[in-house]
Amino acid sequence: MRTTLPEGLVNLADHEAFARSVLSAQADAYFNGGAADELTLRENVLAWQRIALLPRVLQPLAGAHTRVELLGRTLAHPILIAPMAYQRLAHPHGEMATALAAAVLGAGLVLSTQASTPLEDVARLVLAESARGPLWFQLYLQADRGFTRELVQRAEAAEYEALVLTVDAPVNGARDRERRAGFTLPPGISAVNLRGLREPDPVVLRPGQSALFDDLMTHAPSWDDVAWLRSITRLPVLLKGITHPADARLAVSAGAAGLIVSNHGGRTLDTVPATAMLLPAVAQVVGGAVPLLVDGGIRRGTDVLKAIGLGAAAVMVGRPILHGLTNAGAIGVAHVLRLLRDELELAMALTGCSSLVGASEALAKPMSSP
Ligand SMILES: Cc1cc2nc3c(=O)[nH]c(=O)nc-3n(C[C@H](O)[C@H](O)[C@H](O)COP(=O)(O)O)c2cc1C
Ligand SMILES: CC(C)CC(=O)C(=O)O
Repeated sequence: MRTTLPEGLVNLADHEAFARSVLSAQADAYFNGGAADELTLRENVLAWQRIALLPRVLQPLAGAHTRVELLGRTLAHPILIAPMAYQRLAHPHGEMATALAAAVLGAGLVLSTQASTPLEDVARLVLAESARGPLWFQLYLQADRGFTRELVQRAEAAEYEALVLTVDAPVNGARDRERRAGFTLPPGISAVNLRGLREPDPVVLRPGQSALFDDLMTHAPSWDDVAWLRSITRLPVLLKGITHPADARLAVSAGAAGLIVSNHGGRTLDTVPATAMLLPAVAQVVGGAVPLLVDGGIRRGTDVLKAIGLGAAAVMVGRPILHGLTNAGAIGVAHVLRLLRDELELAMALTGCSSLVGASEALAKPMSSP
């Protein structure tokens, strides 16, 4: 079990390379793979890289800070950990190590419905840390809505502060890399918070019927379920997986407390544009009515600055957290978070940004001649 930081890791790409050299082929395929030809997976990273920054010099920067406001709280910085299933595949301490690092570093934590650790254990650990960021629970609506309601009640009782309803994955994408590697969960790792869930009996299909459309999709979440979810919980409900501006508008009308612009890290539908490309149009239609978050391909502090500049209130980071976790448990996750925050501060200092409110000023815009 790795608990000390390997030498020589100075950025998130180093963490990724090290993690991929030690992960089993199956876990590597699950964590690092995407859907189909993985175009969206790659574009997510490249699109942030292609956005240029244009510095202002000689700005007053003493006392500058990375603080942001999110759902009525002031956060030390705008970095949250995206919900990711089965973290005990990366490290025996799994979600507990991720949660500890997040809490100590003031990063928000979104726990997956498919976590491999009881949601109550994670909450207890996070809530004990005074410097912690927000603690949210990601919800996959289950076919059994009664079970889903009980899961929501457990999250409320454990003092999660918001629900993040994932809306972009009514079914898994074409995970070619996973299937090639023959990915299955090893014994001892499971979605422990779904224990006791009874899957619906499969429909007996007539010839010509589709297992997807005539069975699985009959339980898929809909806009009515968003209203239902809001009616059974006192927690704010954010929607994760919004990419189309028209859906962003619907989500605001449906009472979403926030939106997460996400293509699921390129793991669901391939060839969806990178989130860096989608964010501006969503920000335009939402017009500040609710906070926007964005995830997908964020690997540098400069990416965080660009995301805020394009209209996000905060960002979520996925795979790099799993890399840190693989490499050194809680210490590795803390290192990834610290690197990202340090890089963000550096990017702000070098673009002349004293607070993230002014992040859009750091983006290079087409220049007209004087
Ligand atoms: C291994 C893995 C498991 C994931 N599990 C979930 C999940 O349970 N629920 C969810 O909403 N998103 C899940 N996601 C998607 C992430 O929340 C996030 O949208 C994505 O990873 C962001 O992209 P990035 O990895 O490039 O940072 C998962 C992603 C990965 C890599
Ligand atoms: C268990 C999976 C549905 C979790 C997930 O969202 C993912 O692997 O991308």
